[in-house]
Amino acid sequence: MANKAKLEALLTLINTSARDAIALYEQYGDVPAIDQAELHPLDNAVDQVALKSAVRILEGACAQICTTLAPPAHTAVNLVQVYDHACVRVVARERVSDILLKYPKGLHVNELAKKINIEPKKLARIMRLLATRGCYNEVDTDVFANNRLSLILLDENPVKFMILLHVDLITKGGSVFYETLKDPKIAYSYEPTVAPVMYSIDKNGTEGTIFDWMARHDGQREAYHTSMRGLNSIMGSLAVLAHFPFEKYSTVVDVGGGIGAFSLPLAKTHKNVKITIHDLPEALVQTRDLWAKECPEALAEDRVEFEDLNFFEQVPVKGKDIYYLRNIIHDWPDHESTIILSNIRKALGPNSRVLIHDYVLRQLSRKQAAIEHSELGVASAPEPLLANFGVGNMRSYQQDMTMLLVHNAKERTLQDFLVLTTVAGLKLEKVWDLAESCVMEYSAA
Ligand SMILES: C[S@@+](CC[C@H](N)C(=O)[O-])C[C@H]1O[C@@H](n2cnc3c(N)ncnc32)[C@H](O)[C@@H]1O
Repeated sequence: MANKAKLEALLTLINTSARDAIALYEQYGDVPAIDQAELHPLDNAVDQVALKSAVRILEGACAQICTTLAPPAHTAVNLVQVYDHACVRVVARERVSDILLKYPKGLHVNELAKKINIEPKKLARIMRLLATRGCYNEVDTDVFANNRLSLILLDENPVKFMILLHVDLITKGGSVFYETLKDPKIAYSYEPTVAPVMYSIDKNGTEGTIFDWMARHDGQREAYHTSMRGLNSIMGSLAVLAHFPFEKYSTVVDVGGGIGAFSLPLAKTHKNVKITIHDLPEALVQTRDLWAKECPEALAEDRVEFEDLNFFEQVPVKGKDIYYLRNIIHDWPDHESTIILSNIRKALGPNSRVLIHDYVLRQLSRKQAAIEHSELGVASAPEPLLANFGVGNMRSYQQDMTMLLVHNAKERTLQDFLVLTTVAGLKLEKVWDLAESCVMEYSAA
């Protein structure tokens, strides 16, 4: 394709994908506005696969056309001069969205500054940067109000817990990342105990893995598990409830299920299934409390059980229909992942299925992407978008770095998963493409 034709094709992609997104919003009501003060009904929909698919093309095409047309020095500095996370940390830690709830017409930054004890002129600059990103409205000079985006930072929203995890902890790993790659003691190690985040806490790896560290810090552990509920809307993972036929099965084992970020909605939507949540004993304390509060009927009807399990040392409860692992395998390097999957393999009955639900890194080779599309039904990027959807799939690559920073682990390509699962004795049956994440369905080989 000639250069000008590529730009024209990108413009067409922007136009069609934006129109697809608009049509989806219109199915639920009016289209959203950048400054609207409430959430849109589609924001909390369980199945956002169609919207995420449209936005993936829209974000990829917008970024690609900007990078093509802007001077490269402009784009290069855009990559690094990004303080959004530092500003979000301030407003999230100081509960600015919760404070602004009482002031729908806006609050002057001087008043806000008094309430949170931050120098007002500095605070105004932080708020203006965020408002420029579309998070908070500047309704009059130096007067700020909530909007649809800033409402995500309310204390009640579990997404805020994931945001705090990033800005408080994971960025510390980012700040020593280069040093960990050059420190001769650990540079070539994939030990989770010396992952950059753990290195930022203690260079000698004496704190153990992040899970060992959290076991000694109740508040951190509780916030971490709550943040997993945020993943439901961040990744749109609950779409699995609408796409996978859980109604055909009667037992589900949520391996490393945490507080049941997935299983709680499963118990509410699919009353036919009996659920076993397996996790470390310290995680399950919070789980039992939460279920008693949020889904007592599942406890009363004996539809859920909580069983301690260390998935490196023990085999899960045997012979169940579905073994579901959401965001588990990406927490571990290959050696540890193979142990987890081999232990699950030992639990399988002849008709059992294993569902691995994670990001799947897309290929930059168009030839490989075409094979995955034709053989496994994974969506392929329209030309001239980069074959992996470019920036439209950026979060999977950022999340790959998150896994490296936190656990010395990784997100994987389909090829990477096939290598791991073949060693563990699993056979790939189907890939359920949920746009941002995928569910890979396996049987016993
Ligand atoms: C990223 S979270 C995912 C939680 C849940 N699957 C979800 O998607 O919400 C990882 C989970 O693995 C659990 N975990 C870590 N080490 C474990 C182990 N050795 N045995 C069992 N569970 C473990 C953690 O407690 C945590 O709940």
